[in-house]
Amino acid sequence: MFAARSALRSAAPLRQGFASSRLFSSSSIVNKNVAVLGASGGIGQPLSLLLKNDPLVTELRLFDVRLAPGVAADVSHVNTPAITTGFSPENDGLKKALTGADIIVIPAGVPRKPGMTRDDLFNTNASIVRDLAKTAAEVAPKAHMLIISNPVNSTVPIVAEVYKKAGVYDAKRLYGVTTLDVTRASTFLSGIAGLKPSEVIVPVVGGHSGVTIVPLLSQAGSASSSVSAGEQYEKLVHRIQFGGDEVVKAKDGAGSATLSMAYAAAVFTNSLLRAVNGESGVKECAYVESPLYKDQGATFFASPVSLGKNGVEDIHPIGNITGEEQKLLEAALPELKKNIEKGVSWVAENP
Ligand SMILES: NC(=O)c1ccc[n+]([C@@H]2O[C@H](COP(=O)([O-])OP(=O)(O)OC[C@H]3O[C@@H](n4cnc5c(N)ncnc54)[C@H](O)[C@@H]3O)[C@@H](O)[C@H]2O)c1
Ligand SMILES: O=C(O)C[C@H](O)C(=O)O
Repeated sequence: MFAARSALRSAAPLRQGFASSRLFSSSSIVNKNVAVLGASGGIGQPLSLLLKNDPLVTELRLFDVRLAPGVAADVSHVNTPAITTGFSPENDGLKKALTGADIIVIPAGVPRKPGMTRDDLFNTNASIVRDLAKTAAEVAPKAHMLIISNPVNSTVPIVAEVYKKAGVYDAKRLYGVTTLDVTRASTFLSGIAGLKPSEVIVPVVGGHSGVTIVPLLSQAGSASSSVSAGEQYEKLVHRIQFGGDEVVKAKDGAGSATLSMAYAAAVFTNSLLRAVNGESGVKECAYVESPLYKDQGATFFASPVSLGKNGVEDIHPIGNITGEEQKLLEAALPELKKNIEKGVSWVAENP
């Protein structure tokens, strides 16, 4: 078991600083407290297990409206250092779970069923995320907030508005987790290119739903030449953009991606922990408040960002892109703008 764990940790990324393909890497360990809200769900349970296995997590707080103490009791028997505790809503459980948190990961909310878009989840998940964010703003305003709950394009702006209203907003510490798009792009393209997935890193920019997901296949190093245009290129782009639908369909009414999402969130959390602990050169794609396409109304935008001790240190421009990618970007921006405005205006009407 120990050999397997250290092998996982030592898998090196192909391109310097871009870490989306490795679990787990540790630098010097500083105490870090991670809270998972929605910990008993399809994502929450495997994510909690993966975080318990991350050597950089020293304390793990698991909160859910149901079953969290049971999940925590189970996970706590894994013989890794993270002290694991479960919290229910009773007796101020949410506040207790969040007090002292350095990182808060939120997969709370309902998943899609076949035929639904992520936006169809808005009515249920907007208020779940708003309420969790209100308590986080009160008791753990400096924690890094990682939002998984869909529709991410709208839930992240909702959290930003809640934090602004509470007077504690720090754009550098709020992230929509889009790592699953990067993970899928790597898996699908490496399969076509005949390369190891760990050798194929594809930046995915824009947002996290359908046409707002823009894979920059031209920036995937040597794998790029495997699919540059034509039918195969279009099919691959479509598969990356609608990978979530593929899982929703295959699960046939029982939910959406959970295991791959838990993996992706654990990778992103580990990258952030390493950066917060002082490691330099940590880079991930994430959906953050961004100047890149602000003039077109996309005040939030996913792109490669450098992470540091205080969160987002640098938001990188998307660089040179092809004509096809430019068209994808042009299709993404108006939809993204609409999704962001929906979140912002909803929270103004439903504070
Ligand atoms: N960002 C991404 O790439 C990505 C990928 C997959 C899924 N998702 C989204 O993640 C969310 C969760 O998916 P899932 O499959 O784990 O769903 P799930 O229904 O299996 O689990 C959700 C959990 O949230 C809990 N919950 C509900 N309200 C809560 C509240 N107020 N406080 C705390 N916990 C609460 C539920 O009790 C449940 O345990 C969905 O919105 C889904 O669309 C996002
Ligand atoms: O597709 C979904 O609804 C879940 C998630 O956003 C995904 O990309 O798998």
